[in-house]
Amino acid sequence: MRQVIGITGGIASGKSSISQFIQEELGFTIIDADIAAREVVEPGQDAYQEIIQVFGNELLLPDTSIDRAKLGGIIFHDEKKRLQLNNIVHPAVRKRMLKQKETAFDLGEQVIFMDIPLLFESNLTHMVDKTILIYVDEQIQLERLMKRNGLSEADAKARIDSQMPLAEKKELADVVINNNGSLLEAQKQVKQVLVEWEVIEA
Ligand SMILES: CC(C)(COP(=O)(O)OP(=O)(O)OC[C@H]1O[C@@H](n2cnc3c(N)ncnc32)[C@H](O)[C@@H]1O)[C@@H](O)C(=O)NCCC(=O)NCCS
Ligand SMILES: Nc1ncnc2c1ncn2[C@@H]1O[C@H](COP(=O)(O)OP(=O)(O)OP(=O)(O)O)[C@@H](O)[C@H]1O
Repeated sequence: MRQVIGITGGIASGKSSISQFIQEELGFTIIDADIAAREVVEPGQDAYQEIIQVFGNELLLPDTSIDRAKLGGIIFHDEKKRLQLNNIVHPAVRKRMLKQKETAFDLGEQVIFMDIPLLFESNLTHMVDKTILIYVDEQIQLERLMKRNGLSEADAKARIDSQMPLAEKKELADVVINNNGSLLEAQKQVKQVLVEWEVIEA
């Protein structure tokens, strides 16, 4: 039976690292919401025009693409602006992801994965059949985020606070992968779950 498995988590909790493993080592298609969210705001796309109308031309880089660092600096400190951006970008992201899903199923794939950071915040559980949460404790999340993005503690905290706490997401997911330890340990847990769900063989 065809199925879509949702991978979610919090910012810098390890979704992309796990998705990469599922794609490269296990061979499944991953449909990534962050990638879709980049594609739908490229110059020429409808969402691009709408963003400029709301946030102004000063958001653009010399090559006319959107300055993502600048936009992030605005929306992670201003809830109203963040929701405005979400309203512009999210419908286009969902449409694109559904199209990618159809393409994968048309090609004969049986099980595909969607990496959706805001799966629970945006009530997108209807897009998937099962959910896997990539969990880390908040202190580790903060440290990994500061290191990866070169952010100050205050900026990293603002990003984390713009999402539903991982402790709450834990209650909503079908399965929780603990990524406090090494990536290898997290990969082992993922494999075990996929064996239990009969997606892969032991
Ligand atoms: C603000 C933007 C320009 C920052 O870009 P940047 O390249 O620095 O980050 P990137 O897109 O890789 O996102 C990194 C992570 O930030 C978190 N995040 C991104 N947008 C949001 C948001 N609107 N609300 C809460 N968390 C968010 C997610 O965990 C995501 O995985 C960008 O994140 C964006 O356009 N966000 C709005 C679209 C969105 O909600 N994307 C998330 C999945 S659909
Ligand atoms: N188990 C781990 N041990 C050490 N570092 C890790 C581990 N898992 C992930 N990381 C590192 O933490 C950072 C965040 O991981 P990753 O980019 O996979 O998270 P993400 O959930 O996809 O983030 P985002 O929501 O921002 O896209 C990266 O720098 C990654 O290399």
